[in-house]
Parts: sequence; structure tokens; C-alpha cells
Amino acid sequence: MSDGQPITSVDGIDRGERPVTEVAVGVLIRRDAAGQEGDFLLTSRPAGKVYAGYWEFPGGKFEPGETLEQALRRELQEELGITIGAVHPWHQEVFDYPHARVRLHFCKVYDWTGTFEMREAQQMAWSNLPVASTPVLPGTLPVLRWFAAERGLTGPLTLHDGV
Ligand SMILES: Nc1nc2c([nH]c(=O)n2[C@@H]2O[C@H](COP(=O)(O)OP(=O)(O)OP(=O)(O)O)[C@@H](O)[C@H]2O)c(=O)[nH]1
Repeated sequence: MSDGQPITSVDGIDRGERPVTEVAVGVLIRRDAAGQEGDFLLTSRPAGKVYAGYWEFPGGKFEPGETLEQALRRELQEELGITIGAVHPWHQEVFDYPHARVRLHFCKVYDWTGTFEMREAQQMAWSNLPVASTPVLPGTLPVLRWFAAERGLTGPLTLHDGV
């Protein structure tokens, strides 16, 4: 189920009703002195996970009883070693992958403390459009579209994916 939200199938296959896994995703953004949004942080998926090596925004699944903010705070601490400040929910999307149906709760984050540590041996890249770190996860592409719309950009979203 998806609570009536549109579902995007990554491969065009309709798998019918499936349980939805809630995922908290952090879109960390650097702002300039004037407060304008600039680079955003992408991380690569660690070896051993589905879509290993693909680039995404850091985050992960809610644990039982967690709120969105709690899940995001915990995931970014666990994966990156940072403590985030305010969480700004931005967009939600439901994606149907062969391995799972996920509802991605994308949140903007502008403030954090601590030093970035790649605790899952992933890579990180401060990025801007068009994104050079490819391939990106299918469920990550909409974020690049939203950035392009907000920033009034019409060119390619990535340098190598042909999108
Ligand atoms: N973190 C993250 N996950 C995404 C994004 N886009 C997207 O489709 N996903 C999907 O959301 C799910 C997140 O699961 P995950 O494996 O990263 O979560 P986790 O860290 O809790 O993993 P684990 O507890 O299974 O090890 C995956 O199915 C992943 O393919 C994204 O931008 N960021």
C-alpha cells in the first residue's frame, strides 16, 4: 500500500499491493553567506547492499517506533558520524524496486556538527548540477529534478547517465 500516493516502478513492472518500508533521507546542503543553497552531499552505497556503488542521499529505514526526525538523526550519526540540526521535510516519493517498495522522506538539512567519517566505507561527494558522481539511484533522480526546478536550471541532471 502507499496511502494513495503515486508509485514509481523502477523497471515498469506492476507488482501489485506490497508493504511499504519508510526511509528517512537527508539532503545536506551548504549555503553561502547570502543564504543561497549551493552544493549538496551525495554518498555511494556501500558494498554488500543492493545497488552497491550507486550514489544517493544518505539515510536509511525507520526503526520501529521512530519518527522521521529520529530516524534521520540516528542514520546520519551511524553512517557519517555527524549530529544534524533542524530537519526540514521536503518531498515524499514511493518507489517500487524488485527488492522492496519504499517511501522516501526527503528532508533538507542545513546545519550539522562533527567531522564526516565514512563509517560504512562509502564515499562522499559535495555535488551540484549536473552531478558528476554516477550512476545515481533511480530513487535519487527526483531530488535532482526538484533542485533543477528550484534553481531554474534546464540542462542535464547528471554528466554521465544521459538524464
Ligand atoms: N538512503 C537512501 N535510500 C534510497 C535513496 N533512494 C532510494 O531509492 N533509496 C532506497 O531506500 C532504501 C534504503 O535502504 P538502506 O539499505 O539504505 O537502509 P539502511 O541503511 O537502513 O539499510 P539496512 O538496515 O538494510 O542495512 C533502499 O531500498 C534504497 O534503494 C536515497 O537517496 N537515499
